[in-house]
Amino acid sequence: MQIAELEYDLVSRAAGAGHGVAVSARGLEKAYGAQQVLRALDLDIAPGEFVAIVGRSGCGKSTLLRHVAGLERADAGTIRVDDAERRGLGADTRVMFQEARLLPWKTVLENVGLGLPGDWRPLARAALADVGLAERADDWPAVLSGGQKQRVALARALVHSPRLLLLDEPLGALDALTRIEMQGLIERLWRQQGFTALLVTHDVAEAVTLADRVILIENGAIALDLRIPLPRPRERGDGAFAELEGEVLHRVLAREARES
Ligand SMILES: Nc1ncnc2c1ncn2[C@@H]1O[C@H](COP(=O)(O)OP(=O)(O)OP(=O)(O)O)[C@@H](O)[C@H]1O
Repeated sequence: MQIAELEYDLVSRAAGAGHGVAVSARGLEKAYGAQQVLRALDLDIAPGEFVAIVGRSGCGKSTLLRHVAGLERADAGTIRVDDAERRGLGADTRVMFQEARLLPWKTVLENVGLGLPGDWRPLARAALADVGLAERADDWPAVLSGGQKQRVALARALVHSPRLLLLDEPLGALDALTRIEMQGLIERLWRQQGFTALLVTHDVAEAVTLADRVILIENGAIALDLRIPLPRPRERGDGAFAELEGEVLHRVLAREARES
């Protein structure tokens, strides 16, 4: 590891240390009608860890995320967050979706401050500054680009200092360059704030860029759990990066080839 990378690592880890929750799923089962989506799924996430979930369309990624969020109840099995059983969306948890879901009749600042008690403006301004949009506080959401709207959605999630951030394909609708910028922003804020992150994505390169572990779901269970031991920030052109990306892709595509 280079000295600059090491410093980056130490400084950001120290700043956010001890904030994220541990997540533990045991024997999760979920069916929609006759379709069994999650099958005896077990998953452990360490405090402050960044885990990415990949898998073919319809394999159950978002379903798993909604269960971890507490937005849906499993047919069987449990989810524990810092050892407490999850029942409903916890105050320590925020979710970010593919659409920013901003309220069009409220300004950018008001959107970020939604639900904050008391003197919320300074907090909301600080969160907007963290995502690089301090000067857009008084704008309406309608005049922002897609990437800017997602920045606002990120500020709205992080203003609550969540201990668990769930990201359901949040960059899926963005162009490639904006997407890479947003990945850098999410990584920086995760490292500063130390929350636990669970990201659902179709983009294997995005998963390898951001995650400590990449998890592949097949047949409603975890088919691959791959640690990404690369220093951060990660270089996409790097040989070790390409090798890990290839390993995940190979596994996803092998399955698709068997089924087509
Ligand atoms: N509320 C629901 N009612 C009925 N079926 C559902 C519901 N939610 C999900 N499903 C089904 O469960 C399966 C898994 O859906 P899920 O959204 O978790 O997949 P995914 O892996 O996130 O897919 P994608 O990558 O396409 O977003 C799909 O076949 C979907 O149609």
